[in-house]
Amino acid sequence: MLMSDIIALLDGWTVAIGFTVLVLMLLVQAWLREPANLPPVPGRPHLLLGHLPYLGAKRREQMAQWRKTTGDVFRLYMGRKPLVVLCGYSVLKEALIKHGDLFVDRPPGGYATTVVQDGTKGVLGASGAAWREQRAVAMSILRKFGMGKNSLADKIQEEITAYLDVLSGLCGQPTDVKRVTSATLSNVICSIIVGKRFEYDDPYFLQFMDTFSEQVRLVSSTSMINVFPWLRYWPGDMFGAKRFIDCHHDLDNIFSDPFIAQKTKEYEAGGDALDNFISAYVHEWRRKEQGGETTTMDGGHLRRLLGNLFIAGSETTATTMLWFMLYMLHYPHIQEKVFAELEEVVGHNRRPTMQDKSRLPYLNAVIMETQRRASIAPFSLSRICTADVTLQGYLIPRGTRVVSNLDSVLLDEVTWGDPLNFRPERFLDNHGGLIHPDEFVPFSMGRRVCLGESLAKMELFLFLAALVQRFRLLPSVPGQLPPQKALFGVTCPPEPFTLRLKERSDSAAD
Ligand code: HEM
Repeated sequence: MLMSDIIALLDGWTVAIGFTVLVLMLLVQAWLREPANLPPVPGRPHLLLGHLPYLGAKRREQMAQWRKTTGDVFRLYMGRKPLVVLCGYSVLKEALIKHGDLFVDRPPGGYATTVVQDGTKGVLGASGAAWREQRAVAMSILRKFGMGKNSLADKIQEEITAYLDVLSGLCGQPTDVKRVTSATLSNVICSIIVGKRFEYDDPYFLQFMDTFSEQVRLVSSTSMINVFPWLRYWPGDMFGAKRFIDCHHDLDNIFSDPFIAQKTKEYEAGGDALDNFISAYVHEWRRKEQGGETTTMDGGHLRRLLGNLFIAGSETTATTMLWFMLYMLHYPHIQEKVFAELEEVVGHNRRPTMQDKSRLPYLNAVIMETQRRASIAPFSLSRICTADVTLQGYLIPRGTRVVSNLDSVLLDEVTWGDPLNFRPERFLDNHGGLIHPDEFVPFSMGRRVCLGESLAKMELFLFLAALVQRFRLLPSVPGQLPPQKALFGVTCPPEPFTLRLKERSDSAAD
């Protein structure tokens, strides 16, 4: 049958409807068509799951591979949701510094921020004007407490004394020190927030630590719900979504709310020394209110800020310390060189202080190399692009979720030459002086760079100097080294391992 015969069989209405449908289809297709210069998509995304099936245990290696095959800017799909990955120092600098204002907000609607009370308040998950003010207030309080100066260093030293006592009590027996290391770093945050530390065996502190560790663990398992929000209604609690909310409420109920109430009362009664974060925040809030200033400061922001300081400020530093210990087991000659420098500069009759820092370049280089090689926050925290931006010739449309691939900078072959080797000398010049390459970015970059960077650097220096000064770090079984393998989570700690900490003053053979 000829085409003209078929058309002759159709009545006028059928032809008109068919024609309209065709035009509509063409219009929808044109509307859905992507602009030509979007970043390339590596691999073949699954129709429903996108790139998720590729992002299993080896996601860091997979990202490095995609960078090699696709370039420094590429697009992935988490389910059906697009995500742009930025790699390499110059791209990150262009986005986070040159176009810093456009990449400063966090993506809205994440599970952890939407299901809990005041989830988008505080700093970590906040955006816009509220984020700006809360971050400025938090920074100024921490600075007043002496980030980089003595008062905060004194609190850390008090905590180090307790930590070293616990380690000494292990009597050189093989032990996994993860729990006590996390507890000690959480205690530093407690000292900042409420002005006092807790004993490690205090049942209240133990309950707090258990709930907090569980919540940190659940942050990763609930990440699937960010991709498929309907999973939160799945029967049972396969993704830990319900337990996550319970932990969150427990932490507010046992820690944040009672301490906020107590410290506010003490402040209002005029008897508070403003030596803790809560009172300092309330003081600033009242000052702004009484001065008639418009402010976002309120109890909800304060509550979330406390949670943010714990979640961002304890596991990160504890994880870095664990990597340092693991590297010291693997590279005993580096450990002995750190000790020799400490012996020469500090001796063994007093604890290293912040005043010694600039005179211990090798120790500083080893800490930097630990942070670089371990790259504990490989994909940082996501941002959202708030206007159309062109990066490296690619359009990043407004509203796109963006990942800063810090691994791609810290482990870049072009920058470091041998990025997988642990070689602290890369941070020293020919005269043994410390150098600070721009590409050393474990705390991220730009306006949203880690708020606790100075505190973390101080903690790492004081804790690790004291550790090596007092103990020799040895493998549990001589000659058997734990693997240098990372787990994947909010931060990437090493796989659990044990070690022996032998007092250097003990001259008995190892
Ligand atoms: C070795 C230790 C640490 C590392 C490697 C680290 C790393 C990071 C990274 C990569 C970010 C994401 C920045 C971005 O969005 O691009 C961040 C944010 C943040 N960090 Fe840290 N951090 C450490 C310690 C701390 C400490 C001790 C504190 C406590 C005061 C802290 C508080 C924060 C906060 C509140 C944010 C969110 C900042 C914002 O959204 O404006 N961090 N950190």
